[in-house]
Amino acid sequence: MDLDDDIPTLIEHDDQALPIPDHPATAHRVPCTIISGFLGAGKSTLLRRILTERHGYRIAVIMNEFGDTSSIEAKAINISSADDPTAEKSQELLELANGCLCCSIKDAGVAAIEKLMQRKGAFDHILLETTGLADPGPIASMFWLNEEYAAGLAREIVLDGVVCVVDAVFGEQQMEEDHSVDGIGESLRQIACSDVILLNKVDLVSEEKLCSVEEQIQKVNPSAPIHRTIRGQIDIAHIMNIDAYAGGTRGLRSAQPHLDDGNCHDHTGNAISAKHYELRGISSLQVTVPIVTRHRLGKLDEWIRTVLWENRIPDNVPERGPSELKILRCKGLFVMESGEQYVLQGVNSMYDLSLLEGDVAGIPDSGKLVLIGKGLDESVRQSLERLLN
Ligand SMILES: Nc1nc2c(ncn2[C@@H]2O[C@H](COP(=O)(O)OP(=O)(O)OP(=O)(O)O)[C@@H](O)[C@H]2O)c(=O)[nH]1
Repeated sequence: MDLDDDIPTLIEHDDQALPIPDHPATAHRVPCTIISGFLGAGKSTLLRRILTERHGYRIAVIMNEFGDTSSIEAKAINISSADDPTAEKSQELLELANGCLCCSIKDAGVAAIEKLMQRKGAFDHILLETTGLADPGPIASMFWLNEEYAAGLAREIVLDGVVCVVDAVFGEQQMEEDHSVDGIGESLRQIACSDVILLNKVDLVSEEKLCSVEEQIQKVNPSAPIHRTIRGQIDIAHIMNIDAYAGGTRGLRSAQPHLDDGNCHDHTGNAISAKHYELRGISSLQVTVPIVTRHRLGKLDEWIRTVLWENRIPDNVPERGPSELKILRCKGLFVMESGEQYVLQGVNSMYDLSLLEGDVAGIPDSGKLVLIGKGLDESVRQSLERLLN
Protein backbone atom coordinates (compact mmCIF):
# COMPACT_ATOMS: atom_id res chain seq x y z
CA MET A 1 0.00 0.00 0.00
CA ASP A 2 1.56 3.24 -1.02
CA LEU A 3 -0.20 6.40 -0.03
CA ASP A 4 2.32 8.70 -1.62
CA ASP A 5 0.24 9.43 -4.67
CA ASP A 6 -3.12 9.46 -2.95
CA ILE A 7 -4.83 12.76 -2.55
CA PRO A 8 -4.79 13.33 1.19
CA THR A 9 -8.26 13.76 2.58
CA LEU A 10 -7.47 14.04 6.21
CA ILE A 11 -8.30 17.38 7.62
CA GLU A 12 -10.57 20.02 6.25
CA HIS A 13 -8.82 23.30 6.64
CA ASP A 14 -10.32 26.68 6.71
CA ASP A 15 -7.92 29.60 6.80
CA GLN A 16 -10.09 31.44 9.28
CA ALA A 17 -10.64 28.63 11.70
CA LEU A 18 -7.73 26.52 12.92
CA PRO A 19 -8.30 22.81 13.20
CA ILE A 20 -9.65 21.92 16.58
CA PRO A 21 -8.96 18.43 17.91
CA ASP A 22 -11.78 16.06 17.49
CA HIS A 23 -10.95 12.62 18.79
CA PRO A 24 -13.90 11.81 21.01
CA ALA A 25 -13.56 8.10 20.48
CA THR A 26 -9.85 7.79 21.30
CA ALA A 27 -10.35 7.30 25.04
CA HIS A 28 -11.34 3.64 24.84
CA ARG A 29 -9.34 2.60 21.84
CA VAL A 30 -6.55 0.06 22.14
CA PRO A 31 -3.14 1.64 21.49
CA CYS A 32 -1.05 0.01 18.79
CA THR A 33 2.73 0.26 18.58
CA ILE A 34 4.44 -0.60 15.32
CA ILE A 35 7.79 -2.34 15.72
CA SER A 36 10.03 -1.85 12.71
CA GLY A 37 13.70 -2.52 12.15
CA PHE A 38 15.98 -3.95 9.53
CA LEU A 39 16.38 -7.69 8.94
CA GLY A 40 17.88 -9.40 11.97
CA ALA A 41 18.03 -6.26 14.13
CA GLY A 42 16.25 -7.98 17.03
CA LYS A 43 12.52 -7.30 16.62
CA SER A 44 11.42 -10.86 17.39
CA THR A 45 13.82 -11.06 20.32
CA LEU A 46 12.24 -7.91 21.79
CA LEU A 47 8.73 -9.25 21.27
CA ARG A 48 9.58 -12.63 22.75
CA ARG A 49 10.81 -10.87 25.88
CA ILE A 50 7.56 -8.96 26.16
CA LEU A 51 5.62 -12.19 25.74
CA THR A 52 7.42 -13.88 28.60
CA GLU A 53 7.98 -11.04 31.08
CA ARG A 54 5.66 -10.30 33.97
CA HIS A 55 4.48 -6.78 33.30
CA GLY A 56 0.78 -7.02 34.10
CA TYR A 57 -0.40 -5.93 30.65
CA ARG A 58 -2.54 -7.99 28.33
CA ILE A 59 -0.71 -7.36 25.11
CA ALA A 60 -1.53 -8.78 21.71
CA VAL A 61 1.75 -9.27 19.90
CA ILE A 62 1.40 -9.67 16.17
CA MET A 63 4.46 -11.19 14.56
CA ASN A 64 5.29 -12.15 11.02
CA GLU A 65 6.14 -15.64 12.15
CA PHE A 66 6.63 -17.35 15.47
CA GLY A 67 10.00 -18.84 14.68
CA ASP A 68 11.31 -20.83 17.60
CA THR A 69 8.66 -20.74 20.29
CA SER A 70 10.13 -23.54 22.39
CA SER A 71 11.22 -21.03 25.04
CA ILE A 72 7.72 -19.64 25.38
CA GLU A 73 5.27 -21.26 27.74
CA ALA A 74 2.09 -21.08 25.75
CA LYS A 75 -0.97 -22.92 24.65
CA ALA A 76 -2.06 -22.83 21.06
CA ILE A 77 -5.60 -21.73 20.34
CA ASN A 78 -7.53 -22.81 17.32
CA ILE A 79 -9.15 -19.70 16.03
CA SER A 80 -10.82 -21.07 12.95
CA SER A 81 -14.59 -20.85 12.96
CA ALA A 82 -17.52 -22.08 10.93
CA ASP A 83 -18.16 -18.66 9.43
CA ASP A 84 -14.52 -18.21 8.46
CA PRO A 85 -12.81 -21.51 7.82
CA THR A 86 -9.81 -19.76 6.24
CA ALA A 87 -8.87 -18.02 9.49
CA GLU A 88 -6.86 -20.99 10.62
CA LYS A 89 -4.68 -20.70 7.56
CA SER A 90 -4.01 -16.99 7.91
CA GLN A 91 -3.45 -16.88 11.66
CA GLU A 92 -1.84 -18.84 14.41
CA LEU A 93 -2.43 -17.84 17.97
CA LEU A 94 -0.64 -18.55 21.22
CA GLU A 95 -1.92 -17.59 24.63
CA LEU A 96 0.93 -16.88 27.00
CA ALA A 97 1.25 -17.48 30.71
CA ASN A 98 1.53 -13.73 31.41
CA GLY A 99 -1.85 -13.01 29.80
CA CYS A 100 -0.44 -11.86 26.48
CA LEU A 101 -1.46 -13.21 23.15
CA CYS A 102 0.89 -13.92 20.32
CA CYS A 103 -0.57 -13.95 16.88
CA SER A 104 1.16 -14.79 13.65
CA ILE A 105 -0.44 -13.13 10.68
CA LYS A 106 0.52 -13.85 7.14
CA ASP A 107 -1.85 -11.53 5.33
CA ALA A 108 -1.92 -7.74 5.24
CA GLY A 109 -2.85 -7.57 8.89
CA VAL A 110 -5.73 -5.19 9.41
CA ALA A 111 -8.58 -7.59 8.75
CA ALA A 112 -6.83 -10.23 10.80
CA ILE A 113 -6.41 -7.87 13.77
CA GLU A 114 -10.07 -6.99 13.55
CA LYS A 115 -11.00 -10.66 13.65
CA LEU A 116 -8.61 -11.28 16.49
CA MET A 117 -10.26 -8.55 18.53
CA GLN A 118 -13.72 -9.88 17.74
CA ARG A 119 -12.75 -13.32 18.92
CA LYS A 120 -10.58 -12.54 21.91
CA GLY A 121 -11.97 -9.24 23.19
CA ALA A 122 -9.97 -6.09 23.81
CA PHE A 123 -6.33 -5.90 24.86
CA ASP A 124 -4.42 -3.27 26.79
CA HIS A 125 -2.06 -2.84 23.88
CA ILE A 126 -1.19 -4.20 20.46
CA LEU A 127 2.40 -4.60 19.27
CA LEU A 128 2.68 -5.10 15.54
CA GLU A 129 5.93 -6.35 14.06
CA THR A 130 6.62 -5.33 10.48
CA THR A 131 8.89 -7.27 8.17
CA GLY A 132 12.50 -6.17 8.05
CA LEU A 133 12.12 -4.54 4.66
CA ALA A 134 8.86 -2.75 5.39
CA ASP A 135 8.45 0.97 5.27
CA PRO A 136 6.52 1.75 8.47
CA GLY A 137 5.19 5.05 7.07
CA PRO A 138 2.22 3.65 5.12
CA ILE A 139 1.49 1.15 7.90
CA ALA A 140 1.46 3.94 10.47
CA SER A 141 -0.80 6.02 8.21
CA MET A 142 -3.19 3.11 7.96
CA PHE A 143 -3.65 2.98 11.72
CA TRP A 144 -3.65 6.68 12.22
CA LEU A 145 -6.12 9.10 10.71
CA ASN A 146 -6.98 7.15 7.61
CA GLU A 147 -10.64 7.69 6.88
CA GLU A 148 -10.84 4.38 5.08
CA TYR A 149 -10.64 2.66 8.45
CA ALA A 150 -12.57 5.23 10.45
CA ALA A 151 -15.76 3.26 10.17
CA GLY A 152 -14.13 0.01 11.26
CA LEU A 153 -10.82 -0.74 12.89
CA ALA A 154 -9.88 2.86 13.59
CA ARG A 155 -12.76 3.07 16.05
CA GLU A 156 -11.10 0.36 18.10
CA ILE A 157 -7.39 0.89 17.60
CA VAL A 158 -5.32 4.04 17.93
CA LEU A 159 -1.73 4.39 16.75
CA ASP A 160 0.51 4.88 19.79
CA GLY A 161 3.88 5.15 18.07
CA VAL A 162 6.53 3.60 15.87
CA VAL A 163 9.55 1.93 17.46
CA CYS A 164 12.58 1.05 15.35
CA VAL A 165 15.08 -1.59 16.40
CA VAL A 166 18.51 -0.77 14.97
CA ASP A 167 21.31 -3.31 14.85
CA ALA A 168 24.36 -1.85 16.61
CA VAL A 169 26.65 -4.11 14.58
CA PHE A 170 25.25 -3.62 11.08
CA GLY A 171 22.97 -0.59 11.49
CA GLU A 172 25.49 1.90 10.18
CA GLN A 173 26.28 -0.21 7.14
CA GLN A 174 22.56 -0.74 6.49
CA MET A 175 21.99 3.00 6.58
CA GLU A 176 24.86 3.59 4.16
CA GLU A 177 23.73 0.95 1.69
CA ASP A 178 20.98 2.10 -0.53
CA HIS A 179 18.28 -0.35 -1.57
CA SER A 180 16.19 2.59 -2.40
CA VAL A 181 12.60 3.16 -3.33
CA ASP A 182 12.12 6.74 -4.52
CA GLY A 183 15.79 7.26 -3.73
CA ILE A 184 15.28 6.48 -0.02
CA GLY A 185 16.63 3.23 1.43
CA GLU A 186 14.41 1.08 3.71
CA SER A 187 16.67 1.33 6.70
CA LEU A 188 16.65 5.13 6.56
CA ARG A 189 12.89 5.23 6.05
CA GLN A 190 12.42 3.09 9.15
CA ILE A 191 14.59 5.36 11.26
CA ALA A 192 13.03 8.51 9.80
CA CYS A 193 9.50 7.37 10.66
CA SER A 194 10.24 6.30 14.23
CA ASP A 195 9.23 7.86 17.50
CA VAL A 196 11.61 5.73 19.58
CA ILE A 197 14.82 3.97 18.55
CA LEU A 198 16.19 0.87 20.27
CA LEU A 199 19.87 0.46 19.50
CA ASN A 200 20.13 -3.28 20.03
CA LYS A 201 23.05 -5.72 20.30
CA VAL A 202 25.14 -3.16 22.16
CA ASP A 203 26.95 -6.08 23.82
CA LEU A 204 28.67 -6.80 20.52
CA VAL A 205 30.31 -3.45 19.73
CA SER A 206 32.68 -0.90 21.25
CA GLU A 207 31.61 2.38 22.82
CA GLU A 208 33.23 4.17 19.90
CA LYS A 209 31.15 2.22 17.40
CA LEU A 210 27.97 2.90 19.42
CA CYS A 211 28.62 6.64 19.35
CA SER A 212 29.18 6.52 15.64
CA VAL A 213 25.88 4.66 14.97
CA GLU A 214 24.01 7.01 17.29
CA GLU A 215 25.42 9.99 15.43
CA GLN A 216 24.19 8.54 12.12
CA ILE A 217 20.73 7.87 13.57
CA GLN A 218 20.53 11.42 14.88
CA LYS A 219 21.38 12.82 11.46
CA VAL A 220 18.28 11.14 10.11
CA ASN A 221 15.98 11.56 13.08
CA PRO A 222 17.11 13.96 15.78
CA SER A 223 13.83 13.90 17.68
CA ALA A 224 13.48 10.20 18.55
CA PRO A 225 15.03 9.12 21.85
CA ILE A 226 17.64 6.35 21.47
CA HIS A 227 17.75 3.56 24.06
CA ARG A 228 20.65 1.12 24.06
CA THR A 229 19.52 -2.47 24.52
CA ILE A 230 20.85 -6.03 24.77
CA ARG A 231 18.43 -8.67 23.49
CA GLY A 232 15.60 -6.15 23.59
CA GLN A 233 15.88 -5.54 27.34
CA ILE A 234 13.95 -2.35 27.80
CA ASP A 235 11.46 -0.97 30.29
CA ILE A 236 8.27 -1.30 28.24
CA ALA A 237 7.19 2.15 29.45
CA HIS A 238 9.70 3.50 26.89
CA ILE A 239 7.95 1.84 23.98
CA MET A 240 4.30 1.58 25.05
CA ASN A 241 1.80 4.35 25.71
CA ILE A 242 4.15 6.93 24.26
CA ASP A 243 1.19 8.73 22.72
CA ALA A 244 3.27 9.91 19.80
CA TYR A 245 0.37 10.70 17.49
CA ALA A 246 -2.55 11.77 19.65
CA GLY A 247 -1.26 15.22 20.49
CA GLY A 248 1.64 13.89 22.52
CA THR A 249 4.63 16.16 22.81
CA ARG A 250 7.27 13.71 23.96
CA GLY A 251 10.44 14.29 22.04
CA LEU A 252 9.22 17.67 20.90
CA ARG A 253 9.85 19.78 23.93
CA SER A 254 13.46 18.75 23.64
CA ALA A 255 13.70 18.05 19.94
CA GLN A 256 17.41 17.75 20.28
CA PRO A 257 19.48 14.67 19.66
CA HIS A 258 18.45 12.71 22.72
CA LEU A 259 20.17 9.72 24.24
CA ASP A 260 19.00 8.19 27.45
CA ASP A 261 22.17 6.53 28.54
CA GLY A 262 24.86 7.12 25.95
CA ASN A 263 27.90 9.27 26.46
CA CYS A 264 28.12 10.78 23.04
CA HIS A 265 25.76 13.72 23.18
CA ASP A 266 26.44 15.88 20.22
CA HIS A 267 25.40 19.24 21.56
CA THR A 268 27.15 22.43 20.74
CA GLY A 269 25.46 24.23 23.58
CA ASN A 270 24.62 27.09 21.24
CA ALA A 271 21.14 28.43 20.79
CA ILE A 272 20.91 27.50 17.12
CA SER A 273 17.60 28.33 15.53
CA ALA A 274 17.84 25.84 12.67
CA LYS A 275 19.74 22.59 12.37
CA HIS A 276 20.22 20.45 9.36
CA TYR A 277 21.56 16.90 9.20
CA GLU A 278 21.98 14.70 6.18
CA LEU A 279 22.66 11.08 5.35
CA ARG A 280 22.29 9.66 1.86
CA GLY A 281 19.82 12.28 0.76
CA ILE A 282 17.63 11.86 3.86
CA SER A 283 17.93 14.77 6.16
CA SER A 284 16.18 16.46 8.97
CA LEU A 285 15.59 20.10 9.49
CA GLN A 286 14.88 21.36 12.96
CA VAL A 287 13.68 24.92 13.37
CA THR A 288 12.89 26.95 16.45
CA VAL A 289 9.51 28.60 15.98
CA PRO A 290 8.96 31.87 17.84
CA ILE A 291 5.64 32.56 19.57
CA VAL A 292 3.02 32.69 16.81
CA THR A 293 -0.10 34.72 16.27
CA ARG A 294 -3.27 32.99 15.10
CA HIS A 295 -2.71 34.46 11.64
CA ARG A 296 0.90 33.18 11.56
CA LEU A 297 -0.23 29.73 12.66
CA GLY A 298 -2.70 29.68 9.78
CA LYS A 299 0.13 30.61 7.41
CA LEU A 300 2.33 27.89 8.90
CA ASP A 301 -0.47 25.38 8.42
CA GLU A 302 -0.75 26.46 4.79
CA TRP A 303 3.03 26.12 4.35
CA ILE A 304 2.99 22.60 5.82
CA ARG A 305 0.11 21.60 3.58
CA THR A 306 1.92 22.76 0.44
CA VAL A 307 5.14 21.01 1.45
CA LEU A 308 3.44 17.73 2.40
CA TRP A 309 0.80 17.56 -0.27
CA GLU A 310 2.50 19.21 -3.23
CA ASN A 311 6.11 18.31 -2.42
CA ARG A 312 7.25 21.90 -2.88
CA ILE A 313 7.82 25.02 -0.87
CA PRO A 314 5.23 27.71 -1.44
CA ASP A 315 7.80 30.34 -2.42
CA ASN A 316 8.70 30.71 -6.03
CA VAL A 317 12.22 29.29 -6.15
CA PRO A 318 12.95 28.62 -9.85
CA GLU A 319 16.18 26.67 -9.32
CA ARG A 320 14.39 23.92 -7.35
CA GLY A 321 13.42 20.81 -9.29
CA PRO A 322 9.72 19.91 -9.07
CA SER A 323 10.07 16.55 -7.31
CA GLU A 324 12.99 17.07 -4.99
CA LEU A 325 11.10 17.56 -1.76
CA LYS A 326 9.51 14.61 0.07
CA ILE A 327 8.61 14.63 3.76
CA LEU A 328 8.51 11.28 5.56
CA ARG A 329 7.78 12.53 9.05
CA CYS A 330 7.09 15.87 10.69
CA LYS A 331 6.48 16.97 14.24
CA GLY A 332 5.96 20.37 15.73
CA LEU A 333 4.97 22.28 18.80
CA PHE A 334 3.69 25.82 18.25
CA VAL A 335 3.11 28.26 21.08
CA MET A 336 0.52 30.98 20.67
CA GLU A 337 0.55 34.44 22.23
CA SER A 338 -2.37 33.30 24.36
CA GLY A 339 -0.25 30.46 25.76
CA GLU A 340 -2.20 27.86 23.81
CA GLN A 341 -0.01 25.20 22.25
CA TYR A 342 -0.63 23.35 19.02
CA VAL A 343 0.92 20.01 18.21
CA LEU A 344 1.76 18.96 14.67
CA GLN A 345 2.11 15.28 13.81
CA GLY A 346 2.64 14.02 10.29
CA VAL A 347 3.60 10.84 8.53
CA ASN A 348 4.12 10.89 4.78
CA SER A 349 1.50 13.27 3.36
CA MET A 350 -0.93 12.92 6.29
CA TYR A 351 -0.82 15.39 9.11
CA ASP A 352 -2.78 16.68 12.02
CA LEU A 353 -2.46 20.02 13.80
CA SER A 354 -4.33 20.05 17.05
CA LEU A 355 -4.65 22.04 20.23
CA LEU A 356 -2.76 20.54 23.14
CA GLU A 357 -5.27 19.82 25.84
CA GLY A 358 -5.19 18.54 29.38
CA ASP A 359 -2.42 19.16 31.88
CA VAL A 360 0.25 21.21 30.19
CA ALA A 361 3.30 21.59 32.35
CA GLY A 362 4.48 25.17 31.75
CA ILE A 363 4.46 27.21 28.57
CA PRO A 364 7.69 27.08 26.57
CA ASP A 365 9.00 30.41 25.28
CA SER A 366 9.28 29.08 21.75
CA GLY A 367 8.00 26.24 19.60
CA LYS A 368 9.72 23.77 17.30
CA LEU A 369 9.28 22.21 13.91
CA VAL A 370 11.11 19.04 12.88
CA LEU A 371 10.93 17.86 9.28
CA ILE A 372 12.47 14.58 8.15
CA GLY A 373 12.70 13.67 4.50
CA LYS A 374 14.39 14.25 1.18
CA GLY A 375 15.35 17.56 -0.39
CA LEU A 376 15.34 19.57 2.85
CA ASP A 377 17.92 22.03 1.65
CA GLU A 378 18.76 25.63 2.41
CA SER A 379 15.82 26.95 0.38
CA VAL A 380 13.37 25.14 2.68
CA ARG A 381 14.97 26.63 5.77
CA GLN A 382 14.96 30.10 4.19
CA SER A 383 11.33 29.73 3.20
CA LEU A 384 10.43 28.89 6.80
CA GLU A 385 12.48 31.77 8.11
CA ARG A 386 10.70 34.18 5.79
CA LEU A 387 7.40 32.86 7.08
CA LEU A 388 8.31 32.99 10.74
CA ASN A 389 10.26 36.23 11.01
N1 LIG B 1 24.48 -10.77 20.92
C1 LIG B 1 23.23 -10.36 20.71
N2 LIG B 1 22.43 -11.04 19.85
C2 LIG B 1 21.18 -10.61 19.68
C3 LIG B 1 20.66 -9.49 20.35
N3 LIG B 1 19.38 -9.30 19.97
C4 LIG B 1 19.09 -10.27 19.09
N4 LIG B 1 20.16 -11.08 18.92
C5 LIG B 1 20.26 -12.23 18.00
O1 LIG B 1 20.17 -11.71 16.66
C6 LIG B 1 19.48 -12.63 15.81
C7 LIG B 1 18.33 -11.90 15.10
O2 LIG B 1 17.36 -11.51 16.06
P1 LIG B 1 15.80 -11.46 15.73
O3 LIG B 1 15.13 -11.02 16.97
O4 LIG B 1 15.37 -12.71 15.09
O5 LIG B 1 15.79 -10.31 14.65
P2 LIG B 1 14.56 -9.80 13.76
O6 LIG B 1 14.71 -8.33 13.64
O7 LIG B 1 13.28 -10.29 14.31
O8 LIG B 1 14.89 -10.51 12.40
P3 LIG B 1 13.97 -10.63 11.06
O9 LIG B 1 12.65 -11.18 11.51
O10 LIG B 1 14.74 -11.54 10.19
O11 LIG B 1 13.88 -9.27 10.47
C8 LIG B 1 19.03 -13.77 16.71
O12 LIG B 1 19.96 -14.80 16.57
C9 LIG B 1 19.08 -13.18 18.11
O13 LIG B 1 19.31 -14.15 19.10
C10 LIG B 1 21.56 -8.77 21.25
O14 LIG B 1 21.22 -7.74 21.85
N5 LIG B 1 22.80 -9.26 21.38
